[in-house]
Amino acid sequence: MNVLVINAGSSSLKYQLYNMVTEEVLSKGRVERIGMDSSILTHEVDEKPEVREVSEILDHTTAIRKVLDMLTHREFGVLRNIKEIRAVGHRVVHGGESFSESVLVDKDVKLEIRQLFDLAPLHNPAHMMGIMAVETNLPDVPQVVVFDTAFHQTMPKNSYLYAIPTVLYRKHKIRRYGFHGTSCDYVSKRAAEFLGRPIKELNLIVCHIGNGASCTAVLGGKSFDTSMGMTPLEGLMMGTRSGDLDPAIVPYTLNKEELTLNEVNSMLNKHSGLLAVSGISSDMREVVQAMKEGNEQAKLAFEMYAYRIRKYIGAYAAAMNGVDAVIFTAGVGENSDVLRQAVCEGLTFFGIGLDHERNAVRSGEPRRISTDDSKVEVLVVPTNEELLIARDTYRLVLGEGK
Ligand SMILES: Nc1ncnc2c1ncn2[C@@H]1O[C@H](COP(=O)(O)OP(=O)(O)O)[C@@H](O)[C@H]1O
Ligand SMILES: CC(=O)OP(=O)(O)O
Ligand SMILES: [Mg+2]
Repeated sequence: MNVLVINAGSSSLKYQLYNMVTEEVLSKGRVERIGMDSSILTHEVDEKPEVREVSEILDHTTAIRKVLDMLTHREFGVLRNIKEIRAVGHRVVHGGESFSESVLVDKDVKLEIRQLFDLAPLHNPAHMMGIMAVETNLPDVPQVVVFDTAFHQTMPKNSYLYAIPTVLYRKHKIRRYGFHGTSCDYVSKRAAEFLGRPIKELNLIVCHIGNGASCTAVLGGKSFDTSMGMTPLEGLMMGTRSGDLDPAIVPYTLNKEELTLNEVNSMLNKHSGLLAVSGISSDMREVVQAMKEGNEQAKLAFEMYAYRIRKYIGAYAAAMNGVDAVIFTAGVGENSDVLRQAVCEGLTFFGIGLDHERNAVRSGEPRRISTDDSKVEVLVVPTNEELLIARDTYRLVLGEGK
């Protein structure tokens, strides 16, 4: 039983094909620059050289078809027939208040996702294109959607409401939703396994630090508070997103710079964060490199980025009245020892002790990076959103699996 997992972005589409009996990844890859000239398809099969194909891929339907062609390719493929794909699971960023768990796609579900386009304009329309493209190419295959927001539906009201007139919540559902929930769910459970303790007893803080970045307080396995808000813009400083700011900056900038609302929105989502402060890149690797070469702006960007993570860890430790483990995950969290060190250095008053040798180890496995006598465990737990999506898809389609 094979499950195809799709994470569709506006101009990209990532995929992983799972054998759900063994939970083995048979193949994975991505299509980039959809709708632009020279789109790139990168396809990987274990222990074989990566395949890179440049062609014109104008839309998501074509992208999915190319992926299916590649998966059944005589030389590079892993399937004899497309019929060997029994189900498709999609990552969907925004599920609003309608979805607190994964669901099979039907007419109503699609309508609901469409109604949330406004709340995740960068993500949800792209996911819908992915769903429609699968429908076109694999019309008889059941599809499941797994929402970033679902895990956070357990947050209490005092975490998710904004202090604005409640009519706005009633009329327009303006509230904190939170994102990266699938990742938080996965790494929290992995962390509990690693620590050999029941998740119900643990207060965890998950720092999902990737392109988008968020901190989540996980109390007894459930989301208690999270830094991203109604949209994935709030909270931590990110690659290109500002994170928290005084909302008064929006009308003020609008006036002073004679910008339109759309331009300010685009500035905060696409031209802020690490990119804006460093003036170099949204990629942490390049910012760290420049900092090491003595670039002052890169150093400032790095320090701001780490400082804000530290502030959220402090806030969530207080929110939960204590913390057992701080967990780093996603692209930056898993790979950047200097960032983890910068975050943890200022948390010694908590009784956090970072073991520098452990912190420097690179590995794809969950690991402890705190000292043996640290009062709070600090862990690196590689995330695997795709595996959770594959498992939910398998469970919903066949009523089996974990
Ligand atoms: N060795 C590394 N050091 C620092 N940052 C890294 C390293 N490897 C990857 N990253 C960062 O991880 C980010 C991507 O994270 P990822 O979780 O894959 O994001 P997304 O899923 O949102 O695309 C990149 O922007 C890059 O800055
Ligand atoms: C919700 C979100 O920010 O997702 P990503 O990190 O994939 O951009
Ligand atoms: Mg991600």
